[in-house]
Amino acid sequence: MQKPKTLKPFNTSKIKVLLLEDVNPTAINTFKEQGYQVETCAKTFVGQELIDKLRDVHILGIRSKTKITKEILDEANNLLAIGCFCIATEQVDLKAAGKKGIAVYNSPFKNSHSVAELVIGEIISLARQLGDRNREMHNGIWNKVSRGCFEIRGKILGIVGYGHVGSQLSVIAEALGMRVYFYDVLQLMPLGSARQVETLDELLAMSDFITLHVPELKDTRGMIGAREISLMKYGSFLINNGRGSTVQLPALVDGLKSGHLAGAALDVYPKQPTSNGPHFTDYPDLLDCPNVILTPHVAGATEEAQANIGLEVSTSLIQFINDGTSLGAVNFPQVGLRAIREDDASTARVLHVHQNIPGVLRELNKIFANHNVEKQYSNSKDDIAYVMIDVANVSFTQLQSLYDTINSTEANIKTRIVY
Ligand SMILES: NC(=O)C1=CN([C@@H]2O[C@H](COP(=O)(O)OP(=O)(O)OC[C@H]3O[C@@H](n4cnc5c(N)ncnc54)[C@H](O)[C@@H]3O)[C@@H](O)[C@H]2O)C=CC1
Ligand SMILES: O=C(O)C(=O)COP(=O)(O)O
Repeated sequence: MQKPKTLKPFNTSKIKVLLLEDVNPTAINTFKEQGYQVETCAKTFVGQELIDKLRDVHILGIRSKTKITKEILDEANNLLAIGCFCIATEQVDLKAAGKKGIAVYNSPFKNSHSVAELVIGEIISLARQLGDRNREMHNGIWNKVSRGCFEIRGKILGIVGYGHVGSQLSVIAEALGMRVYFYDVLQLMPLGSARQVETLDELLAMSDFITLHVPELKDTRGMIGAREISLMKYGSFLINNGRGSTVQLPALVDGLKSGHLAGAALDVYPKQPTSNGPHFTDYPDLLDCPNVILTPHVAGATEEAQANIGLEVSTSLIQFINDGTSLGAVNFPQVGLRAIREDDASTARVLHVHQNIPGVLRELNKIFANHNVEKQYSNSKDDIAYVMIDVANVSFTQLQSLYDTINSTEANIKTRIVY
């Protein structure tokens, strides 16, 4: 069988990768194996510092903290692709990236199990007041109590958002003897004996534990406030490992201090520090609430999850850079062509992102009229379209002319050639 040809970029120098937020070494190694130049940094950057860092970068890797706005993208003229080495992509202006021909990738579920396991740990810890007992012991206080401490067996777990994390959690919680109910805007198949309820209010009123697994959206911002907390059962618990904006923290503090809620576990906050260190200072009111477990956005932070995410996202990015394949990109028309074979030595692949307006393919076909187009695939998404064209028996000089002509078309956003 013919092997696929290893393609090299025609008009791009050595690919430069910048990985922020401690992206896993699996990604670093995968990029280095391709000969890419990799720079890494454990923290994130904002504003001008980020713009300066991105000047000659082709691939940017981030996690959930780095905000990529239109203003940042407008300055990042060499950027070809962004990898979110996490589930979330709301930290990136996806539309603005698409309009600049920058493909954005993520890892939709490689950390879901880690989050679900942490929630189980939190449910048991809250039910047994482990956070408080642990803190007391560290302060030399022996406080053996059973009042207000419970088994989780037979208790009701209410899951808000039954996606990858919520559904995984559902299965593990049932295995521990919990009764699982969930609320989701979509009608979804309940796993095991779980049941879907019609409204959030219904779920809040019936559950011993409420756990939030919804993304950051207009509808989920501030979703849990004073009204919702008052609907929760007296003595119940709230857990949030989704996004910090979902819970109105002053209302939560009131609920905890009044004793209406018996405890809470939070992994995410409306404002989060951009690097490790003594920076968690925005929420002093939370610190003296009883039975509250606070963690620094680590629900998906396990060796397993990070290694798998590192491999998955770097592989998608490499496919996009080397072959042009955009399958799996969250903001881009999905395009993939079968590989150019090793014996097609003089075949090149033109990768053209353009505005989604009438007449572009007609113009392209004119440009390619005297060439042997082997295969071609075009797709569009909202304002942008992406076409991949394999052209046979093409010389280096002809490639230069094709590149210049396509680049000067009116609808051109970004054109690359690999050969
Ligand atoms: N703390 C951490 O380290 C981590 C946090 N996350 C967060 O958890 C969120 C959930 O992750 P996944 O389960 O993978 O997402 P997902 O997209 O698979 O599931 C989200 C579910 O929420 C539902 N939903 C959306 N809006 C809703 C609303 N207003 N009310 C009820 N349900 C609604 C959706 O229909 C979907 O079923 C992510 O978006 C991310 O923000 C994810 C991984 C790690
Ligand atoms: O995957 C997600 O959406 C998360 O929230 C995890 O983000 P992180 O990679 O820990 O910055």
